[in-house]
Amino acid sequence: MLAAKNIRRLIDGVPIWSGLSFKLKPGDRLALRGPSGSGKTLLMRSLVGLDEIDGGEILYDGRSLDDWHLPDYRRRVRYIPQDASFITGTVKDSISLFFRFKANRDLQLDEYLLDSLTAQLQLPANFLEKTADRLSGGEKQIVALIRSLMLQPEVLLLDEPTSNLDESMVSNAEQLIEHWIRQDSSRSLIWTSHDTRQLDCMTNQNLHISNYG
Ligand SMILES: Nc1ncnc2c1ncn2[C@@H]1O[C@H](COP(=O)(O)OP(=O)(O)OP(=O)(O)O)[C@@H](O)[C@H]1O
Repeated sequence: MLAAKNIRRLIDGVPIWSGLSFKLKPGDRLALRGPSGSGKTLLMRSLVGLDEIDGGEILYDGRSLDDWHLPDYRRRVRYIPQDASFITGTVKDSISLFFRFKANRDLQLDEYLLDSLTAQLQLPANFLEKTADRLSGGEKQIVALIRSLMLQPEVLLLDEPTSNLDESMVSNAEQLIEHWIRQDSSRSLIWTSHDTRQLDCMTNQNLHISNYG
């Protein structure tokens, strides 16, 4: 279980959110809602230790984030940013790279899973051979999603994951995430989007951070 206890973040001395607490239990799908600039991305980044908090505590499986080895933690709790970056080389190189990180050495790149994910997304046959640092915004979002799902995470933190995708790819990506969460009852997610239809369909509880400033 991922939990935030009374967390606070200051920007230029002013709280953007404070007194913020929630628990994400297995199976939960939490919509993170709030207007532009309310600190949704900041919160997601804080939940994986990419941004500091100025008070309170973040816990996963009962252990404070400070006590986790961050690469181990980030394999379990995967943050998918709006604009992921990639190494030079092919899309497959960018995906394979994750399996060479020390924290992921006990995982093997599962070619069957990779084929299954690309098929579910209805990607063209040569997609994995594309040059990763020349991908469009939408293609980057797709690769970021595939790369995270390949690590078989326990929690997904999705930051406007389909904002650059066309309508049919939005639907494919939503179905893929739906499939991922239904496969294992211990999985959970936090999703933020300006697409209220998507949040209504894909989540079952709400966290309004605009209330916490
Ligand atoms: N590391 C940082 N240091 C200082 N200010 C920051 C930092 N990161 C974000 N901010 C500021 O915090 C505010 C919230 O940004 P954030 O990106 O979290 O908003 P958001 O709710 O995700 O917005 P949107 O819906 O437009 O994506 C913004 O005003 C931003 O400029």
